Amino acid sequence: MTIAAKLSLCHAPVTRRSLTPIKPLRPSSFSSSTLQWKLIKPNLTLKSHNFRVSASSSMKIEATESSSRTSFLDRRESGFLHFVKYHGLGNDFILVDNRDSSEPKVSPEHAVKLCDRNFGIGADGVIFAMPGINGTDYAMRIFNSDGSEPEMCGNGVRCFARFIAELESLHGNHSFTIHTGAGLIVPEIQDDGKVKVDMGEPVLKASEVPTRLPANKDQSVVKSELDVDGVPWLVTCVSMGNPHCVTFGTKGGQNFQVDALKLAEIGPKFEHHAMFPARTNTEFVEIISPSHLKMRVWERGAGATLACGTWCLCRGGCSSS
Ligand SMILES: N[C@@H](CCC[C@H](N)C(=O)O)C(=O)O
Repeated sequence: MTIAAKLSLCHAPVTRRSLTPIKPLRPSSFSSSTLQWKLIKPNLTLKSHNFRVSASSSMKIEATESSSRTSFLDRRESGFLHFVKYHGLGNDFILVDNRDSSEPKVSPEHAVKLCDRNFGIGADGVIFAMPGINGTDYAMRIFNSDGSEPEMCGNGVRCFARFIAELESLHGNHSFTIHTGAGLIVPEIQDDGKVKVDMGEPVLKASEVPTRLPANKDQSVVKSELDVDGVPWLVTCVSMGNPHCVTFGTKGGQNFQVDALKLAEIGPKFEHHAMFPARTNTEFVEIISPSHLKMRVWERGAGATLACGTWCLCRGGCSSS
């Protein structure tokens, strides 16, 4: 789903972090579709210390026709930063057209405020479509809702690809190159509008995830014990450019049910565990059947979210190990 609106804010200088060199990635993919919506008649202004959000007080929302989708993005009132809201499976993002600058138009501190679900727009993160680096067509940067900057975001990159198609009026099958903190990503927009992304192979080497848990299989951490408040969880550590800790439950535990989990309590204990020097995303997984898993995620820097794209690839890493 896409919601378009506008906001004005004082542009604070943002310190750019250097991105890692582009690494070629090998193929693996996932895809999904998005719906298009447009927020109309902005007439409510929320003021805070240093930014302002305009939105519709009546929240009249109408579906846009694919033929007239560019109208909102064409309106460029000065002093306002335009954004569009997209989601991938409920993992939602504020997308900002940053193609004219290599500095994000929103600082990490502002991103925190914009992502606030009560006092801001509400999102899991803010994504910037930026000029390409090292010969790529575009660069993607993202701030989590806590203002931290992840290397990569699977659902985010799919939203990014649809956003670029919207901005550049691309129709039909298209592919382009995106520089991310996790290397080169090449999404393919298919004829039906779905986005297919080559996200590379999961990395299991402990030092590269990174995790301080001792490797127990081919330099990897596979079904190892992680002590969380005295409870031994069995975890497998994987990187998809960003760190993930996947668990199917505790040692000796039976019938792990993710719905019974107090996610907001246990999630931060994994995220900030001393064994994860770069913090971690954690996926709690219940096996429903050999072909059906149920997963709840606690994302680094964003907390409980409805979905996680990079996890989909971790799943492959965990099952193959
Ligand atoms: N939701 C994402 C992951 C976003 C980044 C994550 N919060 C992190 O800090 O690594 C996805 O779809 O992959």
